[in-house]
Amino acid sequence: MTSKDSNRKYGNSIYKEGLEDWIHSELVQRPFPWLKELEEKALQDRFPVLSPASGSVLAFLVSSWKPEYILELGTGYGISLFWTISALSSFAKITTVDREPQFIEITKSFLPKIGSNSFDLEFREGECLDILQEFLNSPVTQSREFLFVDCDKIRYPEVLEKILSQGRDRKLRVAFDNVLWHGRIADPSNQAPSDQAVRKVWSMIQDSKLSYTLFPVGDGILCFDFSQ
Ligand SMILES: C[S@@+](CC[C@H](N)C(=O)[O-])C[C@H]1O[C@@H](n2cnc3c(N)ncnc32)[C@H](O)[C@@H]1O
Repeated sequence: MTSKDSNRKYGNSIYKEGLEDWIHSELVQRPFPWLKELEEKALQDRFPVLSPASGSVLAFLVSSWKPEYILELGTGYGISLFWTISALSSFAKITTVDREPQFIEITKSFLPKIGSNSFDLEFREGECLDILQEFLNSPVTQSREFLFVDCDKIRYPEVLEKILSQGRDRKLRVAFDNVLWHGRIADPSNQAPSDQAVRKVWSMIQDSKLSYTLFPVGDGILCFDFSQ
């Protein structure tokens, strides 16, 4: 669908040239002023991180769920982690996973700026699917848990499959970033493995009959809950 078509269908689109940058610079309130410095570094390094508007949605999803345990798949530069931490109102344990130690080090270098100890943070260097499996094998309790998925898109169907088949007994909120995949999934001629993987996530979630919410912010956040 072209943007002209979508304008006709939905009226004024929010996706106007330059509007998202303006929202990020003028409207989104960063929880820590130094977050802009880290965003700038990611931009210079051409490293993909959570957009500021998506960060504020992620923070809302965390604060409204009040998790006691958080697992993040894809630490990257720590932008999503810092938004998550900013949303904690009580003590939580957090595990964040990345297979690349140099990204974990970048994130760790910004951590002292937070100056709070209302969380217990563990960095795990490893494969997301393995650490997700460890989490899903852990005993089911009454604790509220939150899972943020921002790893390789080609892993998304396997990640979702595990969550749907093994996570349903938990009090778990799940959020996946990049579910619009830069709009690529709307064009059937895009058939890269990552395009196919993100489309598969959509068909799996729709087949599951779970109720879900798409936040069409940044590159798209998909959220659903299991709450026993
Ligand atoms: C999009 S970046 C994450 C950005 C991060 N959430 C942020 O806002 O700064 C994806 C990260 O996931 C890591 N990653 C991708 N696939 C992975 C996998 N299968 N296991 C572990 N880490 C993975 C990459 O090394 C990269 O740092």
